[in-house]
Amino acid sequence: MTLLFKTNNSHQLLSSTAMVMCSSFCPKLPSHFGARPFSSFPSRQPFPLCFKAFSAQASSAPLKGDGSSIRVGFLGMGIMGSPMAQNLIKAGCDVTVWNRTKSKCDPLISLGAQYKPSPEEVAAACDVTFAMLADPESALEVACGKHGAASGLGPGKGYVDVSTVDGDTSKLINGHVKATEASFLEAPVSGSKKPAEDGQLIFLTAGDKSLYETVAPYLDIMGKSRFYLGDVGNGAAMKLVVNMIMGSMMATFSEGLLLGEKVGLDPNVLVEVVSQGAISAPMYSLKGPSMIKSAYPTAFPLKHQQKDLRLALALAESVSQPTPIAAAANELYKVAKSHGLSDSDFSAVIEALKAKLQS
Ligand SMILES: NC(=O)C1=CN([C@@H]2O[C@H](COP(=O)(O)OP(=O)(O)OC[C@H]3O[C@@H](n4cnc5c(N)ncnc54)[C@H](OP(=O)(O)O)[C@@H]3O)[C@@H](O)[C@H]2O)C=CC1
Ligand SMILES: O=CCCC(=O)O
Repeated sequence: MTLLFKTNNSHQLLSSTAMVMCSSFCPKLPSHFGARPFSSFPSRQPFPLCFKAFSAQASSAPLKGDGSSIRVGFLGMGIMGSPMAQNLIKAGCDVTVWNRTKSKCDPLISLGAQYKPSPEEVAAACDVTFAMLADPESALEVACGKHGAASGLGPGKGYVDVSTVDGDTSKLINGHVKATEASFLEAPVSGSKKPAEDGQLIFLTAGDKSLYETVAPYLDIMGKSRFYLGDVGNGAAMKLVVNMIMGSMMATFSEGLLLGEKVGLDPNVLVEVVSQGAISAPMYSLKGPSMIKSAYPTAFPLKHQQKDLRLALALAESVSQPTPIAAAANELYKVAKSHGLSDSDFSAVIEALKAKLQS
């Protein structure tokens, strides 16, 4: 059997012998991937980056028990949704897309996606529908509003919300989805634009376990690992805690860069020193050099980082957990937003410190 292999967005053919060899050291590879009905894929534990395998015969897309294609919907073609949907299409999945601004669907349609003019019609046409929306308001509107996805859902279908929202919003969407007798999974992602392009996201899922198992092959196309965290709300909480840490890290990194510069240190050397020590983080090495040049090409919009801090602070408030560092960081992102930096990368938060110093 010939198999299609994917490493960092490139698809390569591999013989069955090589497949067997690889699967012996890589638990991500089920032994007869292309030959199994979609519903029978096993639940697998999160596993670090390794090869991904897709059946060439089925263009790598999982099939239903009756051998027909699973129809996958994708709502929201922003920075994240677009490359995620693109990876599904490239893996041979039968994908139908929708976005509020229709023109953002055009590149996906060129790649072979179908288009429907509303979330309702996408959900009605598909077996499982993913949604990657900006914030709680848009996630709720697209799922539960007029002509929202819930209107097109029904028994046997699934809705997977991969947006970053708070637990209450996720539970509200869960309720609307369940009222249609469809299944629901929240699955926010860790990882930004490049990991989305490379299929290297980390999924933080919670909700219907059977839907988790059903969509696992798709999560594995778009990501490098997946966590199942139990009840709806736990995925959202995990994501908000992680992004609260990240937002605070970026804020304090910004302070360090500016303080270093003020006392005459070379910021490039500072970034190098940080990268070699215990506080090394990919984020610093990735963003530091462009921050030094006051360049903030958007991967993770600053407005979304501030939204996540706001939601994380509300989560902390709900359990009376003090989070003074995150609260201070949040103020900095709000200052950055007031300086017109909402759509810049979140690393532009450093500008808020410059603006503060100047005023
Ligand atoms: N960028 C990143 O690095 C990461 C982002 N996230 C999270 O993923 C989600 C999406 O992020 P990202 O792709 O960067 O964001 P973008 O701002 O690039 O995209 C947002 C998407 O939401 C849609 N949208 C916004 N408001 C509405 C509305 N009222 N009704 C319908 N659709 C709406 C936009 O449609 P339109 O095109 O019409 O504006 C667009 O498709 C966010 O929750 C973010 O926090 C998670 C991990 C990483
Ligand atoms: O929500 C955005 C997360 C960005 C990242 O994990 O790099």
